[in-house]
Amino acid sequence: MSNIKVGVKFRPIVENEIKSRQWIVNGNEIQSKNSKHKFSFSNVFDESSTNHDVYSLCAQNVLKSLDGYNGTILTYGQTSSGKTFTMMGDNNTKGIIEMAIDDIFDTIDVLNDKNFNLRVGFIEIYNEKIYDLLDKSRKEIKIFDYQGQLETNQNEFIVKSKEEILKYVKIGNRNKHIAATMLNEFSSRSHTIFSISIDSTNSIGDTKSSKLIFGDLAGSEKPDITKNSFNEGLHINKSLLALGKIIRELSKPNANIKNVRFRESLLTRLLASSLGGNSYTTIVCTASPVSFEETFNTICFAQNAEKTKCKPISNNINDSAREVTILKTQVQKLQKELELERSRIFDNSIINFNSTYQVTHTVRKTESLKRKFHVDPEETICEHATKIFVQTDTSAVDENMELIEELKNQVADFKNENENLKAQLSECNQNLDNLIHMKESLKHDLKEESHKGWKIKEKCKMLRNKLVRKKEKLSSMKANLIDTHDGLDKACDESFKEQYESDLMHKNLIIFGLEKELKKLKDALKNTDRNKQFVSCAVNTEADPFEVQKLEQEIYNQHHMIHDLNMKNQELLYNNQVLQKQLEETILKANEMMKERDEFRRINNTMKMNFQESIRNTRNQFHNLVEQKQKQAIDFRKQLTESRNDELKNHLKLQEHYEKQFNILRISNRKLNAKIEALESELNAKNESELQKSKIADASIRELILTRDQESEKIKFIKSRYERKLTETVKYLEKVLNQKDKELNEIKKLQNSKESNNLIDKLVAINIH
Ligand SMILES: Nc1ncnc2c1ncn2[C@@H]1O[C@H](COP(=O)(O)OP(=O)(O)OP(=O)(O)O)[C@@H](O)[C@H]1O
Repeated sequence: MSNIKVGVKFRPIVENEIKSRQWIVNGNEIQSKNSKHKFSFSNVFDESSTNHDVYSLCAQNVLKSLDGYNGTILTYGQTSSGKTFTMMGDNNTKGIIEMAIDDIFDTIDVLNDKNFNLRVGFIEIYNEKIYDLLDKSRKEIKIFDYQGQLETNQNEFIVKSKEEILKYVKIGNRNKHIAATMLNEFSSRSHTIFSISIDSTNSIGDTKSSKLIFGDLAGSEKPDITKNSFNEGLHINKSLLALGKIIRELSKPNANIKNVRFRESLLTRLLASSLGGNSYTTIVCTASPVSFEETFNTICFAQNAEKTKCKPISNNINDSAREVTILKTQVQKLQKELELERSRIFDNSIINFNSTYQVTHTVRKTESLKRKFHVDPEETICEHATKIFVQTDTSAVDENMELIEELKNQVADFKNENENLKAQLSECNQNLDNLIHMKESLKHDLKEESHKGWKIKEKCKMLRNKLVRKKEKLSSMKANLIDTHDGLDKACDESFKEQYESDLMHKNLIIFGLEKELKKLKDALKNTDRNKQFVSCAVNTEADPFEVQKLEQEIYNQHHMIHDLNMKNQELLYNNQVLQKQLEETILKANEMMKERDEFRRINNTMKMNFQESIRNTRNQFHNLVEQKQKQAIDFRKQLTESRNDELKNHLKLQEHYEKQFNILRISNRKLNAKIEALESELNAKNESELQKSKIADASIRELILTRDQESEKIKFIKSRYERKLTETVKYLEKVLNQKDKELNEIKKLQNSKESNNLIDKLVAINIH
């Protein structure tokens, strides 16, 4: 476990800000102007400190990354406090990134027994969307979980040099979203993350991979400061708030990483492993000495960050790629060994050849010496010595020549064998490269397919959401329809009932009135019958005529009344019939209305059924679509697994084949080594004997040279003696000649005489003789 390293860095104060200073730095202590607030940190950098100070004290430790650890360096602070300056530097000052790159390449130079593979990427989080800063099209990129790891489809470029990395940093910076704010004209309004992925492989094929992240976060001030881009400010603030929240959570003594909600913002999602996971992390909190509140917030953030713990673990790659790398390095090693052996054999033969050459050269030299002193009277001694030497050396040369021939043949054999092995090895290498390439492309395909799968998933999700929305809409429509229907039913029922009931009541009232009157009439009729009886009774009882007249009048009245009543009754009956008819009509109308209502209900029901049918159809269609997609996904997965299995099988087969070949190679190499060793020992023995011989030859040469020198001295001496004798003789002869000339002159004088002539002849004859 290691704590996040935190450095608090204050930007330099400008002249017109001196009076508004709010914070004072004293060693590793920061205090407010009124001394009310005091904070201390392990690393505080005052206004005079440089980027190099920050890097060496706070950030350099992150470069453990080269050994398979992840590393993160973040700059956090308000706008204009110097985050970008610290991370990127400017034209005259190096930033953390450049210093880290220098260190990375220095380390690579030192660890020259390892192979390094570097890739760089540069992304920007702007308004909760990720953009690739190294992509010309500036497309939005996605993040997704791939085998439990967070992956993005961002571009990563392989780099070989410092300059190349800096070129990509420059390109990314140029593409950044920059908006003018009140605080800093070119203030960056987005979070940018520059990453360097490093894979290192040692001589035995162990591969360690690590990732370095350099995050330059956007200004941490409150959003209302940048009124012009409130939405932007909200997004920035949201991610920084989430970051602050996570840091607060993680700084608690019993913090449980599982409970921390990294998914709250894209920034925290991307930094999850840097903040609570497998990474060495440094946060440089930049602050302004003149801003009280923002600096106070930055310091609080720094305090929490300092308490946060990470657990860096070295990343080893131990999949088949590693095996391939191991095999590849083994091949390289074998190749190197063979190369070495070959050069050793070659060197030995050259040494041998050189010693032979020396002997031959000495012979030649001696012969030339011999030729030089050929006319010398003393040559015999020299000739003799040379002869001995030449005899010994000619046999050595012959022997050497044989040896050279033998060695030459052996070297040629080795060369052929080496060429074959080399060809086999290069074939193996090529196959391995192909395998790696295949694996890479497979990995790439897999990544793409999983991305596609993710896209399909997203589409399914979208479709499902759409369906849910449609369903909701339908159910609300259904509810509305039922409500309307019920309302209509109710309204229809109520109005009809009311009308019907009022009609019925009215008609009932009329019928009741008519019935009442009918009863009255019937009673009256009954009374009339009783009167009739009474009259007949009275007639029978011989009644008073006046009374009879009265009665008759009354009867007449009664009859009249009955007639009226009958008339009325008929009228009422007629009315009743009319009403009955009206009632029937109303009932008919009501029936018709009921029929209409039923028809309406029926239509409504059919509509409802149709609607339900269409929903069912849509649902079925959707289900079919989902099933189809699922089937496709299953098929696709099956195909993928099959192809993966096939690839794996092929891979295993190839691996087996290569292993076999490797074994054969290893055995032949071992044999070769044994052969080489035997030859080496033979050669060494031969070399030693050659050396002895050459030593002897050297000694005899030296002796010969000595003798030669002595002889040449002697010769010189003899030569000078002879020369001296010769001059003396010449002088003597000259003298004699002079004398003879004188005698000749005298003789010439005597030429005329015969005697003298005879004398001359005699003298000449003597002289010739
Ligand atoms: N230590 C320093 N020495 C010299 N100049 C500095 C220093 N710190 C910051 N500056 C200057 O202050 C200005 C603002 O700095 P910078 O752009 O790095 O701020 P920032 O915090 O990244 O702002 P933003 O959040 O808006 O991107 C720049 O002109 C930079 O050169």
